Amino acid sequence: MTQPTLAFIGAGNMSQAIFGGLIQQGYDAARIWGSTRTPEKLEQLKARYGIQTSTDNTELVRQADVVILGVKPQGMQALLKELSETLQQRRPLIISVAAGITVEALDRWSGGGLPIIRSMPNTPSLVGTGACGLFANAVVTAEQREIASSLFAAVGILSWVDREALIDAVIAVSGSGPAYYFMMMEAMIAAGEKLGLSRESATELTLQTALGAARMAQESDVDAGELKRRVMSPGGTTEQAIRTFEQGGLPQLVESAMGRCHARAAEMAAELTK
Ligand SMILES: NC(=O)C1=CN([C@@H]2O[C@H](COP(=O)(O)OP(=O)(O)OC[C@H]3O[C@@H](n4cnc5c(N)ncnc54)[C@H](OP(=O)(O)O)[C@@H]3O)[C@@H](O)[C@H]2O)C=CC1
Ligand SMILES: O=C(O)[C@@H]1CCC=N1
Repeated sequence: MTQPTLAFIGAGNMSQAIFGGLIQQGYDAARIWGSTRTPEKLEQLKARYGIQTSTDNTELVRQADVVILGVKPQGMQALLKELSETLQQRRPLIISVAAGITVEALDRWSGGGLPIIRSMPNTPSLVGTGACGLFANAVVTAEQREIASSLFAAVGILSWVDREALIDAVIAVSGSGPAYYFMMMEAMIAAGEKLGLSRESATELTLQTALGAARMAQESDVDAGELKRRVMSPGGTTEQAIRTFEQGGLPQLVESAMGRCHARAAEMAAELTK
């Protein structure tokens, strides 16, 4: 199958993570278009990835089989107002990555009746280990689902949800999730330094441990709780650390942090999709 031509409108962090990951996996950069409003950013993208670029969003839509909407949620309505006429003429598959922007709003702002997929990817897509949730409207064909699946499968794992509300749960787990782990890494590196390790050594040990724990949990036939228990020798060192996390309320804190993340997605929908 020939690779579809992709237009990333709003080629920022999330878009770059997806097309950077696709190019790493062998996707033809000549079939990838990116836009921003800032010409200098496009020069950098062209030099770094070899993609086609333009500040003219309608030009991108005219080239594209698949249009990926990668702007901030607050900019989506104005963008679709600018593009609705061209989108209605060309009728490409539309994939939004925006948090808090419903399929109903995307449909309304783009003039109605177009195939729209709401996705929630994450930035590790850049290194082929993304995790993405997807929800399609009724206009999307089985073939278009396949196209979206193969794009996101090239940069990680994906999961279709059958209720749009579950995309907000995906945001709380994996869309925003990389930031939680990065924060844990920051804290462990800083604590390792305080215990006498060099920054370089604390960083190397922390990152390898994160990678090792994730890979082991993925490959293991027991759950994360059991793997945790297997590190904890009775009366040993890990037990002291885990007890300290529990006394500090870490599980409850994670639940309320993810609850706030989830609630914010709904608040954004109420604020931005009236
Ligand atoms: N970052 C993440 O981890 C994740 C983000 N998302 C979603 O991805 C979207 C983008 O976030 P992120 O990549 O972090 O943000 P960025 O600010 O990095 O990227 C947005 C890009 O859009 C460009 N842009 C803004 N308006 C327009 C326009 N009208 N036409 C063309 N380009 C435009 C901006 O450049 P310029 O200002 O030069 O135009 C910028 O490069 C959001 O909706 C977010 O919810 C989803 C999952 C994870
Ligand atoms: O913070 C945000 O709103 C976006 C959505 C998921 C990750 N980043």
